[in-house]
Amino acid sequence: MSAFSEKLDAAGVASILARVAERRPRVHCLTNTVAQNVTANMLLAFGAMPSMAGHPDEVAAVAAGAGAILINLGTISPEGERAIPKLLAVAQEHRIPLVLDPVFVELSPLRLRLVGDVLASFDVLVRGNATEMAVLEPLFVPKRDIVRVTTGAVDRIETEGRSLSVAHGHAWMTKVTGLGCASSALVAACRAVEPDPMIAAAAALTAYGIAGEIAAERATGPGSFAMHLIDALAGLDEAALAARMS
Ligand SMILES: Nc1ncnc2c1ncn2[C@@H]1O[C@H](COP(=O)(O)OP(=O)(O)O)[C@@H](O)[C@H]1O
Ligand SMILES: Cc1ncsc1CCOP(=O)(O)O
Ligand SMILES: [Mg+2]
Repeated sequence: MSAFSEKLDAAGVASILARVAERRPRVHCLTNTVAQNVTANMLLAFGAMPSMAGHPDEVAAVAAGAGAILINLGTISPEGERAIPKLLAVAQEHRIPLVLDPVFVELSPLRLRLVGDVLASFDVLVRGNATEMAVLEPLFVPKRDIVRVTTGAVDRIETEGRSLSVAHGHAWMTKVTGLGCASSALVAACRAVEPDPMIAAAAALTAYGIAGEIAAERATGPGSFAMHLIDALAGLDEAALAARMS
């Protein structure tokens, strides 16, 4: 069956950003040591609240009140491996949506096993780059209803019978470490306030990509780009979205 291709307009993106700003959802992030800081700052710029606890004996308590949970495998440790089933249980019990970022799953059988564990869980969306998502393709075959988000120059958001694409961003987004990880956290923030995971992912990546375009106009290289990206995300409004989405 061919996928029905949908489109989100500036008003649709702005309404989800307004919900994030109003509700300030907390996104609990079990994420890697490289991307923790930029992820937390990007969530704050977006109007969401980061929490980053990872101790297996407290992670369930901390995540229980979150609006969404992010599991990122980038620097998975034995402690993080023990924390994952606790997060899956708390997500199931409290019906908290999950976002999985399968960083470098192509490099490690441990990561592939952990992805399998997370995919068996309730309401999970997967966001990865093209290499990671290609490796996971066989795992998705029996689970076509999972929302799969493949980022790159054009982001593709897919599930059984539906698809969306987002063609915003700048190549400097690949020259600052952690910006893919941060995109997964922004998807989680939108998912916390938007029940349709496809629309949530499209809104987050449209806003992030347009912030990237604005930042690139202000920056002189990847270092200043990272700083301007946080500022541009924090200053995004419907007029700026509309100007670049037409
Ligand atoms: N060539 C590109 N042009 C514009 N935006 C890009 C490009 N490559 C990646 N992006 C954007 O950068 C962000 C991170 O994506 P990606 O680089 O695929 O993730 P990762 O860092 O996990 O490999 C996404 O928001 C994506 O849209
Ligand atoms: C370099 C690196 N090594 C382990 S996690 C990580 C960060 C990956 O971040 P991103 O996927 O956002 O580029
Ligand atoms: Mg990544």
